[in-house]
Amino acid sequence: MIADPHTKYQAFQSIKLKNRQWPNNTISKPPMWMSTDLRDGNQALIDPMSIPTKLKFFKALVAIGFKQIEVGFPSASEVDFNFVRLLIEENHIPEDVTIEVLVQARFDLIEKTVESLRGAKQAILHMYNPLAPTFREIVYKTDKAGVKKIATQGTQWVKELMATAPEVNWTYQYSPEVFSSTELRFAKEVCDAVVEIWQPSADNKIIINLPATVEMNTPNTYADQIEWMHTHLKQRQHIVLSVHPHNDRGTAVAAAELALMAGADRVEGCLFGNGERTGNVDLVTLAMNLYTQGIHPELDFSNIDQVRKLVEEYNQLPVHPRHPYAGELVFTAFSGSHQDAIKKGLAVQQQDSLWKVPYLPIDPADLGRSYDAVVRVNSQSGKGGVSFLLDRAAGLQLPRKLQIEFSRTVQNVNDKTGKESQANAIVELFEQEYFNQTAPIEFISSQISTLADDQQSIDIQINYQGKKQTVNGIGNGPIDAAANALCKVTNQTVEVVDYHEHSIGSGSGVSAVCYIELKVAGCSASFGVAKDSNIMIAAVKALVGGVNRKVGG
Ligand SMILES: CC(=O)SCCNC(=O)CCNC(=O)[C@H](O)C(C)(C)COP(=O)(O)OP(=O)(O)OC[C@H]1O[C@@H](n2cnc3c(N)ncnc32)[C@H](O)[C@@H]1OP(=O)(O)O
Ligand SMILES: CC(C)C(=O)C(=O)O
Repeated sequence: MIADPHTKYQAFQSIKLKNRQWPNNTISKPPMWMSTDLRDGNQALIDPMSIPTKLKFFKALVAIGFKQIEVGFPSASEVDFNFVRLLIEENHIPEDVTIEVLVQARFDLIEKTVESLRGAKQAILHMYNPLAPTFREIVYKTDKAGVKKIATQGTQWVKELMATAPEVNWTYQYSPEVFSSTELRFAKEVCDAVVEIWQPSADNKIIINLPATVEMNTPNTYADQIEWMHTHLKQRQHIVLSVHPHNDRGTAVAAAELALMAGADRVEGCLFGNGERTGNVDLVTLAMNLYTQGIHPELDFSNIDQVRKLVEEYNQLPVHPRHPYAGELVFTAFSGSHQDAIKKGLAVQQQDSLWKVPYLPIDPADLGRSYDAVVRVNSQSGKGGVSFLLDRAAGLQLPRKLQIEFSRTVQNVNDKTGKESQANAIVELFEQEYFNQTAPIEFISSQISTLADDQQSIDIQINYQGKKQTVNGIGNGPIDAAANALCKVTNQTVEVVDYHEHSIGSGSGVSAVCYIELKVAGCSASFGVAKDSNIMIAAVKALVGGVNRKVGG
């Protein structure tokens, strides 16, 4: 990097917009969507797609709900030409879907493009030419009049050549390429001239597409450019105003959203933001951003993982794990405070009511994602995450103090390994720590009876110090009685501090889980946990397990 970047790079001039309206506007409906995955996306791939791949991608786009799909550049390659022919001749285009193709403003290329579309029911022919100063000076070595002439002459050719295929219901789209760095008044002058030649009507609107071919400035500037065109273009009522943001500065989504607030009707982009350089605007993010504002985008991403996998296969490019809405990790919390809030949020979230789960801007289920990945546990995690996973993986609903106690055990493991603990490993650790506590006292069976004074008497059969024996205890209730019996075995005081239970499973497989917090010999309290089909036996086993954890090796 150089010390004085201003000697090499010039800041973009802001737009002097009088009476700027867009900051006060909100987006209240979805735009017309146009997927250019098969054209702009395809032209940016290491290996462009084959015809079979293009066909599969086309069908996936139709299934998502796209009504306008740019399918290629038929004058550029045989693959694209043949693909357009295949779509038409094999009847792959649904009645309500319009295919679009791109062409430069060159007679022979337009001729070939019209040729490719013969027999289509409807089609959008999209012609572009660059207008920006650098292109005039460096690429075309001409002036404003020169590039304007390319646009108007090209439009004239399009009109004449389209007339040779009257069976097609034609729409014309014109893009002043590199609009983002073209002088606004000049962009308007050329677009007005194109519109004048085309003569659109209310029934046959022209699409004027204003691309940020290279994203040059902050999204508010693009919005200013769009609002200026929206309010100054002639015959605006006969124009579908379209935007085509690229993502060079990483703000294409914001640019598209502000452009819609500024008057655009239509957005061109690609799934997951594929496209030239840093990509086209990501239509998935745009659509789901609308959805989270309560507006259905009219695109269906209810199985986002499947869409992601298909697009990764077709493009041969991975989608980043943190990609909005679709990335593998975007609904996953590792950190303790996030897990705690998510767990509490999910616990109180009612079906069919407003979504209020902290840290999750959208219900993963709406995208076909499960809650299983929402919480993952590593050394950054806390009790909320650990208990969330134990509940989801094993149905164990730990009382708060046990959550704190057990999360320390998990934390110790994670600190040592430096790795994530999977849910099944956490369940195993829990079982080892609480369910497998059979030494030094091994529980065999127990019987309870009620004495004349309403006291409870319990006989517990155990294996202790290599001998089977029965110990008896009496108390106010069965747990108190069992604690007293265990005092006799260990010669230590066993005091029950707290007791929780819940059922687990259903039908004939139902069992009870008991969590008993106890103090042995006045030491600090800790837990015993056990599971059994008989709730009393579960309680006695929990007590025995808890004592073993204190007096065992
Ligand atoms: C921003 C975008 O994404 S625009 C779309 C870009 N996509 C593509 O280019 C993919 C498909 N393109 C191609 O395969 C080729 O460019 C083709 C087949 C269309 C044309 O190939 P070629 O005839 O070899 O021309 P090439 O691509 O080098 O284009 C450069 C020539 O076309 C002219 N040209 C470029 N764009 C345009 C345009 N939109 N309108 C008119 N002329 C144009 C240039 O001025 C240059 O002319 P010159 O040779 O007289 O100097
Ligand atoms: C052809 C145009 C719309 C384009 O792809 C661009 O400018 O990025």
